[in-house]
Amino acid sequence: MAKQPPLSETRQAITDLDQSLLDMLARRRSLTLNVALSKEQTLKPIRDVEREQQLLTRLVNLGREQGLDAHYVTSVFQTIIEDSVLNQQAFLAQRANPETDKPAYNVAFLGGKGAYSYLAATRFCNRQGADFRQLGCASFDEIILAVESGQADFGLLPIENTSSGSINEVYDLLQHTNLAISGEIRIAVKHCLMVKSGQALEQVRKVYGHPQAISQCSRFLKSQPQIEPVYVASTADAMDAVANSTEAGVAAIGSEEGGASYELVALEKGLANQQQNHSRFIVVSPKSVEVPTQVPAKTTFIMATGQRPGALVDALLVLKSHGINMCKLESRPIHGNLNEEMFYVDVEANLASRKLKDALSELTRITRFVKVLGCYPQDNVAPTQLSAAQLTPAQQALPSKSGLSLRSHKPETSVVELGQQRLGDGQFATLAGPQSWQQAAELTLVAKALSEYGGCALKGGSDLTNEQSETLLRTAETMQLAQLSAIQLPQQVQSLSLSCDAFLLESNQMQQHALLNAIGRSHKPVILRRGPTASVDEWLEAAQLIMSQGNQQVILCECGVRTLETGQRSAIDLAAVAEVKARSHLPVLVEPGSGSDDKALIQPLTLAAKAAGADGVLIDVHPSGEFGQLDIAEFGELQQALHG
Ligand SMILES: O=C(O)C(=O)C[C@]1(C(=O)O)C=C[C@@H](O)C=C1
Repeated sequence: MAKQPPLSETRQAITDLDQSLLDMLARRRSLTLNVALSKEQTLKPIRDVEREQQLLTRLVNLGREQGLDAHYVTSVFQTIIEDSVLNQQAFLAQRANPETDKPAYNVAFLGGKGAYSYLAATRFCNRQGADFRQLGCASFDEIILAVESGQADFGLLPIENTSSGSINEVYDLLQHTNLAISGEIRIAVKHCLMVKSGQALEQVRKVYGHPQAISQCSRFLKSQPQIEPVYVASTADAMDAVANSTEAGVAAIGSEEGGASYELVALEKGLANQQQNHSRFIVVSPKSVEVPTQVPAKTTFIMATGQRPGALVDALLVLKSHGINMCKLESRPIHGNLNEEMFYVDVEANLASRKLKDALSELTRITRFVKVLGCYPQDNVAPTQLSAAQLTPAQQALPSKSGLSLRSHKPETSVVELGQQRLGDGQFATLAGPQSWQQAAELTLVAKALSEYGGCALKGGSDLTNEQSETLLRTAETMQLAQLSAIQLPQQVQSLSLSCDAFLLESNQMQQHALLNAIGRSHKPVILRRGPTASVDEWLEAAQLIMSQGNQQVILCECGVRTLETGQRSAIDLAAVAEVKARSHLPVLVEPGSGSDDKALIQPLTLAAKAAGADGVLIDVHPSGEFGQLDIAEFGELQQALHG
């Protein structure tokens, strides 16, 4: 056997390679600034999605030849392109506003180093190519004052978070300041349990955190009842408290990146209840900025419409009639006027554009008050996606038969038995369960509701511990419900077959051929969720792959497809339900909650799914009713609406 080089030598080679990668990234970045300069002349938009598609497809193919996974290559280059777009935008914006071109910025932000605001301020300065002079403040008022008095060039204020919503105090301050909004920064909030090194989870007794951070990690904290939460004014204070504590067993909730400034390490990562947790910050400055036309712009204005029926609708119709997309609407009370609200509106339009100028002048005629707070570059680059076919290696691709019809193979509808229910025999079925749960009692309550209101199968969430899997099995048995098991790996097929009544596949597993093949060789029904970018053909092809191995008990499940919108959630495709019902003999379910966080939509979507010909629904139910899940009473109402 050839002698291995020493570890230190291999590591040096990796270090050298990483350095070359950085050099190349820097060179690539400077080339993209040349592209920006040429677009400044030609007025071409910065973003060119067609070019990105070509570039990604080529790289995925080249990467594949070198044994690199398509998803890996795509995600690396999506990040590089995002950086390129945001940098080009900042570069052109700075050229349009030469007074902002300074070697260093004094930036006022909440808390101290390590806070999420600090990370956002660092990102803002980096993007502008300026050094960051920190002005940590104790309150939002102090930030505004620092900028108003000229002590700071910019102030950074958090305005919303994807899991805890809008920050009302900041909205209220915007009503009373003459500062302009001149930018926005979005950062991913990745809460970790930060400790001094050498601590174990069992030793932690106290966790410091900002109230919002603590509430965003409620599920983790509930699972660790020995840890007492202690509220502090900012994430930086939380880190500081741990760094300066002489007690053992103390921790802070914060980011790994921020904690590094305090020499803290992440004991647990991914603490937030929601996987996708982002905060948006606005940048305020004494003067407004101009956004070049090539850069996607956002404008924020406030308006008071007066108290008359339909006043807000009339105002919004003005935006519609000028083809302006509103991306945020928030209302806040007006100080000293109990009867009226101030509306905060974000639109995707440049203040210099004809359409927004016209819309604003129309709004001034029909409302009581309109004031523009600022126009600024959008800090949101929706990644360009490749289709499932582009991501699938050609030699392993599922047989592509456009217009695939499984009906021609089996004209009569298949019936799949799930516990006491026969899916596909004309009765509309309800399958339900919590997204996740900690205590057996939570699951029992849902199971009881299912059996009381006529549901047939219980799902228990993914990533269950052994103990939870046993509880799920026992609970389903006691309530005489079929038990659905999430499955991720082909190796799990055999062991799970012994306990569950049906497999539940995640939408991102629709293309996992090894898993589909293994399930195809088993005798358990499988619920095949449609991938978010999968066409109906691809969905049916995945079903056909399972059936080709022998298992005919496939249930299709429509759980939303990606739309052109930049939001996180997808749209339930009811047209596809009708189409697969026509083109296949398989039972079809709809998962109405997976399209939106708004649970008010679950009932109408369920009724619509039934009308579109679905055989049942898969519903998220939890006694707390949190995270877009129905609570027990709401679930009862849904069943009442379905079955009378
Ligand atoms: O080629 C361009 O037009 C660029 O702006 C460069 C680039 C890139 O970084 O590759 C960035 C943004 C565009 O959407 C496409 C490609």
